[in-house]
Amino acid sequence: MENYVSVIITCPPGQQRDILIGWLDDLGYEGFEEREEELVASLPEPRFDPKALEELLLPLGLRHRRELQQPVNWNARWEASFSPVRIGDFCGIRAAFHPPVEDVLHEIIITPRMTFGTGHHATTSAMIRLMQKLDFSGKKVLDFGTGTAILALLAERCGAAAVCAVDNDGWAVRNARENLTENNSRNIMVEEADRVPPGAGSWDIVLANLNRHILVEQLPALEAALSPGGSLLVSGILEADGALMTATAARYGLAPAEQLLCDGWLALRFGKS
Ligand SMILES: C[S@@+](CC[C@H](N)C(=O)[O-])C[C@H]1O[C@@H](n2cnc3c(N)ncnc32)[C@H](O)[C@@H]1O
Repeated sequence: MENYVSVIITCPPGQQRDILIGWLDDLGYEGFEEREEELVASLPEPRFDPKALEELLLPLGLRHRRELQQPVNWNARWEASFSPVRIGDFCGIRAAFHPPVEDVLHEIIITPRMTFGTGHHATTSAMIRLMQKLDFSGKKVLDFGTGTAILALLAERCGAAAVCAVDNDGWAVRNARENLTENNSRNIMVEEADRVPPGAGSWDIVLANLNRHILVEQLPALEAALSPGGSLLVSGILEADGALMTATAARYGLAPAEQLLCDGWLALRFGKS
C-alpha cells in the first residue's frame, strides 16, 4: 500500500462542503472524512498536486493543512461508519451486516464502498421520494449515473421490467454489480459508459442524480432516450439553479411535473408529451 496525503480543510457542513467534495473528487481525491468543522480529503502521495489544490481552495478563501499518512483502508473505515437509512415507510437501505430495517415496503442492501448512493445524501433521498409516487410496473428504466445502483435496485423492487444502469466510474460499476448480486437482482444490466446509451424513445422512466453541469449537457440525450409520455427524474441541483434547469428542460420539450426541495437540493420530475 502507498502513502497517502491528507488535506484537512476548515469547512463547516453544508452546501459548500458538498460541492467541494465533488470538486476534490474530480481532482482524484478518494477518501472523505467529514468532521464537525473540517473536511479531510486524501489521495495517494504520487497523485497529490499542490498547485491544483491551491487553485481550488484559494478563490473559496478556505484554509487547509496537510499531513502525510500511513496507508489507510478507507473502505474499512467507511464500512465501520455506515448506518442504515429509512425513507419513510417506503424504503430502507442497509448493509448486509445490519439487521433488517423494519416496516418498510422495500429494502435495498448496499455493500459499503466509497461509491455514492447510500441514501444518506439529500439528492438520493429526494429521488427516492419522487420515485415513490411513480408507477414502475412493467416499465423500462434508465438509471444514468447509477453509483451503487441504489435507484436501479429500487426501480426493480417497484416492478420495473428492465433497468439499464450506467456509470462512467469503474469502481462504481464494480460496486453496482456487487450490489445486484447481494439483492438477487434479475432485471438490471450495468454498463460502464459516460453517455446515454443509444435507443431513442426506449425508456419509460429515466433517473439521473448528477449535477447541474452534467445534467444540462446531457439533457438533449436524456430527453431523446425517453419514450412519449415518459418521466425524467433529476436531482443534484442547487435550489438557486432550479429556474435554469426548468428553462433548459423546456427548450427540449420537457414540462415540469413535480419538485422536491431537501436541504437546499432540488429534485425535479419532468414529463415528455
Ligand atoms: C451523485 S452520484 C448518484 C448515485 C446514485 N444514482 C444516487 O442517486 O445516489 C452520480 C454518479 O454519476 C456518475 N457520473 C458522473 N458523470 C457521469 C457521466 N457522464 N456518465 C455516467 N456516469 C456519470 C458518477 O460516477 C456517480 O457515480
